[in-house]
Amino acid sequence: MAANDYYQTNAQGHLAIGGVDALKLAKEFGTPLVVYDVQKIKQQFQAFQKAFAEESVNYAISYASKAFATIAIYQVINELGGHVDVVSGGELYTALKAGFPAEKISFHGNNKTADELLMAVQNHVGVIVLDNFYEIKLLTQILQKTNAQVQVMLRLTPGVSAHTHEYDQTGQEDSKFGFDIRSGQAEQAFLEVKANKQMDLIGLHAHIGSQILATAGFKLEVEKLMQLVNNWKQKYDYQPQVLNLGGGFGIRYTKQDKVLTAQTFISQIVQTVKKCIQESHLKMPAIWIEPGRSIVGEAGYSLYTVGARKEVPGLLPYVTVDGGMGDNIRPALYQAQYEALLAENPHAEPEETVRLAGRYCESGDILINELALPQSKPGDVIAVLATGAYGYSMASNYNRVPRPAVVFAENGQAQVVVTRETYADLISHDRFYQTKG
Ligand SMILES: Cc1ncc(COP(=O)(O)O)c(C=O)c1O
Ligand SMILES: N[C@@H](CCCC[NH3+])C(=O)O
Repeated sequence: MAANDYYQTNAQGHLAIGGVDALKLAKEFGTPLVVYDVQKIKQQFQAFQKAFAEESVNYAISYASKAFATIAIYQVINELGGHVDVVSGGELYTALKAGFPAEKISFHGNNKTADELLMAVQNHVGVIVLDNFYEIKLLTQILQKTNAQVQVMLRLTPGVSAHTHEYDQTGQEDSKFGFDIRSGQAEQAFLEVKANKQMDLIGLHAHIGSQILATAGFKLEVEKLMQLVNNWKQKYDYQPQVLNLGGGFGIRYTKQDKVLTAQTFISQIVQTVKKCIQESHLKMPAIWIEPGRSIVGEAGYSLYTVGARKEVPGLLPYVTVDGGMGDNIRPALYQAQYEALLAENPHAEPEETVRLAGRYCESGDILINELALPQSKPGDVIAVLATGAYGYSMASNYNRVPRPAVVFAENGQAQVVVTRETYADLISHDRFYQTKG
């Protein structure tokens, strides 16, 4: 099997995913199809585990399941010994149905409902990450009614935000998430929670952004949080058992993305914590992270079949596939860039530049604006690479197009982990209208 870092080909020269021929996958399961190379998911997760082990610290890797939340992925993360974070009753329900241990689940969200909080308490989730004062009030009422005890963290906005290659020190304060440190909200929340006997404040949390390709923002985040910890130690004799630094580790979508290894991120983070600990004579907390994209992103492939082609003299031709913004909203929503190739011959020399267009009724439904491809024809299978994070999880039924199936490929074998939606599924919640009066 020939390989480069980003995809593999088999003896026929076809794209292979998890050792399975992509053309065979497309034929057997239909397109559009989302395929995960399970080995790649495991390797990514284990790279973080190894990086932490090298630093000899207590740690947890909590997969941010919003990136891709299905029963199968919760099973894989559980097998790997990970934690997960969920941000809704739906993700929590899926994780619990997958048999994920409740005590390793953290519940996030900036507007958790009373029902969701009750569900979390009744199912004994490991940590509820408190996001705002209203939520503290809601949770207080629920704990009184249920006479329960729960571990919590405070989500803080440290005044650091990271935007892909850069970070700034004020942006994050204007955020809908978390308690702001500078204005004193964080301290007020801390005092409220500490006064509540049914809440056990095990740690502090912050998350500075997503698709981050540098370590500077994380270092600054750690310094800000440790400053606060030092302050609370002096004032209140409090030190967190856990410092949860969120996710955001960037991946390679195209060759423009210069990615850092898990080892680089983790060693920089842990070294910065250790430095702050020594300077202020603090206790070393356990370090938790919440990677989403970096666990599943590069492991995912979207397979499409080529259909219509439109030529306009003087402009790039449109090559249209049978999916698009319904299964991957990221190009339309964030101008996200991807690479794609012909599954039959990924190494073939490009012969033209095309627009890879989706099938949805929106001019903005263009998956790739300028894609260098060999000549393609209707029926060819095109694979878009690195679609594993926030692709299927953000999929919709726009235009009443059923959502694709999801397949896990591993050691030369493929299994469906989410079946393709049917037309019957699409109308299963519709009810016939009856004239009234
Ligand atoms: C609190 C929190 N943790 C983790 C993540 C996961 O981020 P990513 O998928 O970029 O690793 C997010 C999303 O940005 C988040 O809001
Ligand atoms: N959905 C976003 C990332 C969201 C991060 C969640 N806090 C993306 O696809 O890039």
